[in-house]
Amino acid sequence: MGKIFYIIGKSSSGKDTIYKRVQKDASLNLNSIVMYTTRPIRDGETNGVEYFFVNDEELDALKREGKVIEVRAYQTVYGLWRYFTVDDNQINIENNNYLMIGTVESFIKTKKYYGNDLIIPIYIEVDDGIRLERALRREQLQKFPKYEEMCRRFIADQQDFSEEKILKAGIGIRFQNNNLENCVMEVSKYINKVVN
Ligand SMILES: Nc1ncnc2c1ncn2[C@@H]1O[C@H](COP(=O)(O)OP(=O)(O)OP(=O)(O)O)[C@@H](O)[C@H]1O
Ligand SMILES: Nc1nc2c(ncn2[C@@H]2O[C@H](COP(=O)(O)O)[C@@H](O)[C@H]2O)c(=O)[nH]1
Repeated sequence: MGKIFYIIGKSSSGKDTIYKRVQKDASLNLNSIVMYTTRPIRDGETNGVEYFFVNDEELDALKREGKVIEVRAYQTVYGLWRYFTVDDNQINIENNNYLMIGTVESFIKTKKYYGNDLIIPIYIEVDDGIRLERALRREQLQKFPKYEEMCRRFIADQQDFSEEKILKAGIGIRFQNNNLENCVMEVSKYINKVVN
């Protein structure tokens, strides 16, 4: 039976960056699971890579088909954005290991769906000051920077990733993303240890 390694962390903690690096490591042989969102696609993103970018009607249709594993809704500066996981035959857990990204909330719900033993959390942590600097730098590179939304996310994260919630979710080990190379190495080493 395979495992699903679930990367969790606050906004701009480096989840996407680490995900892409770990996923590229052929020795780990991890399959990716693409999640869904109704938020608009950003510069540099590709449909089907970071997310499947869909609209509310498509989400409703998937819900009616009973395929939605978990859905999160956030009242953003630009309106209601939804993020969700779909049971869309991307997973063959009998034979493969997978890599996913999400929040504490989505981790808990996905763990409930697939079972405790299958889902392994990979919690990424960065000092808040450094994280905010990285978030700002990332936003400045966008054609239309969304500073207000960046601030909303930063504030919302303080509650959504509270120590109480992290503990309740059963997240133990944490990986510090101060230095990207070291963090990727530590995460890869951990995945290797769990799998072998
Ligand atoms: N160790 C690091 N040192 C410096 N910059 C980093 C490091 N890790 C990631 N970054 C940069 O920080 C920014 C945020 O990283 P990334 O987009 O991977 O975060 P994220 O957790 O996926 O964020 P979000 O949940 O908001 O999408 C990016 O510009 C990325 O290049
Ligand atoms: N805990 C919270 N998570 C949020 C919020 N708004 C968005 N998100 C989550 O962030 C990731 C990545 O989003 P992206 O738009 O940068 O790709 C995604 O998993 C969302 O669930 C929030 O207010 N609180």
